[in-house]
Amino acid sequence: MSAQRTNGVIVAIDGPSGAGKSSITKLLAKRLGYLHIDTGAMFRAVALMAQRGGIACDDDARLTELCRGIDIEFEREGEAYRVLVNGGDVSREIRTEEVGLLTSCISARKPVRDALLQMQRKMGVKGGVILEGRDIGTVVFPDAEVKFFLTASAEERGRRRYLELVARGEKVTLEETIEKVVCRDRQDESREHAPLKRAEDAVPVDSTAMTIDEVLSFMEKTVKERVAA
Ligand SMILES: Nc1ncnc2c1ncn2[C@@H]1O[C@H](COP(=O)(O)OP(=O)(O)OP(=O)(O)O)[C@@H](O)[C@H]1O
Ligand SMILES: Nc1ccn([C@@H]2O[C@H](COP(=O)(O)O)[C@@H](O)[C@H]2O)c(=O)n1
Repeated sequence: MSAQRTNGVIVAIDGPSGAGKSSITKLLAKRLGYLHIDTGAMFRAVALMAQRGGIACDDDARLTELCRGIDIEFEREGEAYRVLVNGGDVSREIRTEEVGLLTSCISARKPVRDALLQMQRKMGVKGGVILEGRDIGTVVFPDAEVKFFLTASAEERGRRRYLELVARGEKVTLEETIEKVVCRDRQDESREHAPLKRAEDAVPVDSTAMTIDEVLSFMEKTVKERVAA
């Protein structure tokens, strides 16, 4: 472990939409006493601010300016986990399907990736963190001590997202939800900058037929074994 890691190791959890990254990361961070960094929420926050500012998702000049002045923070109070942008709570607004779709476009822009890369590295460099996203183990922290690539079948991820949206009162069908999951996968995997892919040294975890607890126990055991080694 490098001398910079004064707070513990860095754990990276990458994977496609609906794989369970946020759910698992939140629980694993609690068990390990680590900080949970939801990098997807950071991209969503930029997308929301671009939407509010009338900035087109391919306007790199204005996106560069937006990212230069943006302050993204995570606030934890017990079970509550808030995302703040320039001091304002945007936890709910960043989770809409509309912002999710805009985020897939925004996150493909190099100025946005470069800006958030610096922020994410600053947040995690001392260790004692679990970062979830698409490129943590490949770009943000290629030297992370523990990397997982969490996935599940598109049908299962769509089903999970469908249940989540219906529980929130959204009128969606399972078929269209699966389609949207596959569409976001394709956008994240095919983009030029920091595409979604498994790092060669990432432990693959297919949660299609696993419960959250089974995934969590496997990951906790793996991290503890790596730290003890
Ligand atoms: N192994 C699992 N079995 C059943 N349901 C699961 C499992 N893992 C996660 N879920 C459920 O699937 C839904 C999506 O999970 P989550 O939001 O953690 O995925 P994600 O990978 O962070 O997605 P995104 O990248 O789109 O934010 C949640 O309702 C969560 O409770
Ligand atoms: N490290 C990351 C994390 C996310 N993205 C993009 O943001 C979108 C939303 O992420 P969620 O995890 O909140 O669903 C995602 O679809 C990616 O386009 C990214 O590029 N890099």
